[in-house]
Amino acid sequence: MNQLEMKKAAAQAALQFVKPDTIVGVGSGSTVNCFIEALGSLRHQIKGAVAASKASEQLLVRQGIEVFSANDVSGLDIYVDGADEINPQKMMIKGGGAALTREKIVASLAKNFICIVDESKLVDVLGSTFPLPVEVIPMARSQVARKLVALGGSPEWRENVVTDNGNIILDVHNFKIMNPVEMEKNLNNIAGIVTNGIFALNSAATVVVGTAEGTKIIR
Ligand SMILES: O=C(CO)[C@H](O)[C@H](O)COP(=O)(O)O
Repeated sequence: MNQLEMKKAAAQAALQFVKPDTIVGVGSGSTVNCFIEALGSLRHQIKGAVAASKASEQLLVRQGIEVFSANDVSGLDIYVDGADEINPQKMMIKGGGAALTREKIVASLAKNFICIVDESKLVDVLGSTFPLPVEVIPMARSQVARKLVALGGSPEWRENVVTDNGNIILDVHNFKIMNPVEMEKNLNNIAGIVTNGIFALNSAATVVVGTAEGTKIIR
């Protein structure tokens, strides 16, 4: 199985967590694109979806799934999204697609975060393979970058990328994230940072992993 097949298998297996007559929280990225395609087969059984990016919203509409605003719902049963890295405690780094802030907002509406990944995303320590994305207000770019350097990181401006919220992304290299909960809180206290890509305060409830040997579910 190649990586895309593993993503597709994880996305397909995640359908088992979708309950009838509910609104499903949907993240973004290539694995989620596979999930949205699979979710199309349940379009008549669900009420609709809340999307974490404009790109996902368009794909949901194309599948004939009604899209609700996060402002229109008071809670969601599940939120399904991919990750750039996930550790054994089901904490994640996200934001490779620059949608981290809206992903955190929609995820926080849901009772359960169902994370769908291929096996390449499993790590022991967050920050091992993937730089940490941080969404920053444009006018604060330089001062936030200096603060990230002072914390031991090497921030790199993701040029030509503007988030759905009109902000920029700094990808922070060389952070070994030994205490994800503390780091998530501390980074969010820096003026100018909108969100950082550590999802530790609200970690995943279930991980669906596409592997070469088949799909595994970690609860
Ligand atoms: O956080 C994300 C987007 O902001 C994605 O979930 C993450 O980048 C994983 O992407 P993919 O499924 O394409 O590997």
